[in-house]
Amino acid sequence: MGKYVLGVDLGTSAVKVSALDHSGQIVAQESFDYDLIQKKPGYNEQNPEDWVSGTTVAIVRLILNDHLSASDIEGLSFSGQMHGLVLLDKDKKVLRPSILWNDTRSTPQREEIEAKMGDEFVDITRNQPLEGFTLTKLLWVKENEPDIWAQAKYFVLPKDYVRYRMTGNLAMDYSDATGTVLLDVAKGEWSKKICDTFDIPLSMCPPLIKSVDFAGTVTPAYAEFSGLTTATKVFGGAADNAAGAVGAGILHPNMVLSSIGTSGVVLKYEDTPDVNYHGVVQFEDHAIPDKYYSMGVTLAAGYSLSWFKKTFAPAEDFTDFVASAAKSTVGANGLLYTPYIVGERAPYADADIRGSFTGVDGTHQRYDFVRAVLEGIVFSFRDLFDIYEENGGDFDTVVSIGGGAKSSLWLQIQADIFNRKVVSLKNEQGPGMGAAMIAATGLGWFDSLQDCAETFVHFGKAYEPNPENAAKYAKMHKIYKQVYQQTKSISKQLLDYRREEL
Ligand SMILES: Nc1ncnc2c1ncn2[C@@H]1O[C@H](COP(=O)(O)OP(=O)(O)O)[C@@H](O)[C@H]1O
Ligand SMILES: O=C(CO)[C@@H](O)[C@H](O)COP(=O)(O)O
Repeated sequence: MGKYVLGVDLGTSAVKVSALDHSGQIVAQESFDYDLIQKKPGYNEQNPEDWVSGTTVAIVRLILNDHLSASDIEGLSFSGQMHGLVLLDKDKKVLRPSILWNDTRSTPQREEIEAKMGDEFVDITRNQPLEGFTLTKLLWVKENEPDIWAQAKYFVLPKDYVRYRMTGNLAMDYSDATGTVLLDVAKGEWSKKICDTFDIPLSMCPPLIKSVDFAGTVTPAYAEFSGLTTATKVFGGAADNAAGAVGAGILHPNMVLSSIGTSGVVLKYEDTPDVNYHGVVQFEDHAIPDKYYSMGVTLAAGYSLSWFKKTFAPAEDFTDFVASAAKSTVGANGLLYTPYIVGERAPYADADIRGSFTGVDGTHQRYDFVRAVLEGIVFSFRDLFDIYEENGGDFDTVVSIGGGAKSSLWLQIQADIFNRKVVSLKNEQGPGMGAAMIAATGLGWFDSLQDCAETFVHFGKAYEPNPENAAKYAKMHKIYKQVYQQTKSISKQLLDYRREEL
């Protein structure tokens, strides 16, 4: 039997664990779904214990159902949903459910940070202090749950907590640490200035490690729980978008990643930290040491489609449901969807905007609505491409990953709306692949992640833009761009109405 690495992709909708051999072939995959806890508008939480048990069930299934021998699993690493706050007490016990990346309750804390630090904050962290990021969540707990805050001794991010439960060691890798907006990116250390300004003990911030760093071996307790052996080595891992970029081979500035997971991401590899987007798009440390990436995030990308399906076609098969959009036309017979159903992050950093269908006509069929949702998500990505173009971005290839890349119709819609070649991967699991590549590199199977990519990353079908469709979509995108400004005030009034009703 050969030796394997596991890539643990701790997503928002599920954890997916992939086992890969030395040649980068996926030999087995298992996943486990979990839910969001949504107590109020703008609230999104998950229980860290669900991540641990979901990951463990997937590993147990790899061993029992897929007959992977535990002694052949040499190493594992992670791709983790970013920004989620996991608060731990002095014994490293979880104090409250994790407040996730798509939770937008912390607008007052965002405003407080902006008022106290202004541009200096963006200079240190290279990001705005948005509701989605960890610092505003920390301040929300400090101000709203003083009893919990009094017991809080450490904070980590989702995959760091799972890694801690496997190894007993607490740490955070740089690519996820930038997403807390507590990191001084130029110095590569936790920002004392930010911690002091907001009265957060520096001791709450975990030790920093690189993505490919060895983080410990599996503890005897976790070995018993999961069936792994205590010889399996665990490596740091990366933020899901950094891992996705590695797994999709985004290792050159001419390539852009388009990821349709629960969230949507347009991501660009950045060779140096010199480029400054002034926080309009996020700027993060990469999983590759001393490299960076920038990205714009659509909060509800795949989530928009899942919400629409769950609400209007719960019994239907997902693939058939998506495929029904082919019965509609380019531009969904004049129906437009904006995917702001949980607020938005980029290009509009607005927690209070909400989604819309515009142009609803008595002749529209359900398949027009499905098509409008698919297109609206990609129009929001097109907005992000526009930001890159305005900043002189020059790229010719878009690599598409995430659950959305399972649909060839959606991949063609991306090529037509971006008016660029869109390439899929042989396996759409970019983040899981990236996580496995981090383990393989950490183990010394390869000298670097770039070397590993040459063996592990395999592109699938390429989708070329259809000029006629691209022209139609350019017209629709111009109309789409007007919806935000024209619905902003109405959305705010409706959200206030909901908040009063609760
Ligand atoms: N067959 C499919 N065709 C197109 N999109 C799909 C399909 N199955 C799932 N999706 C989309 O993929 C999203 C989940 O993507 P995934 O990358 O697994 O997310 P995450 O990592 O956030 O858990 C879902 O929200 C859904 O909209
Ligand atoms: O908030 C961000 C990135 O800044 C999200 O991309 C999360 O990292 C969650 O990602 P998915 O579950 O959609 O992969």
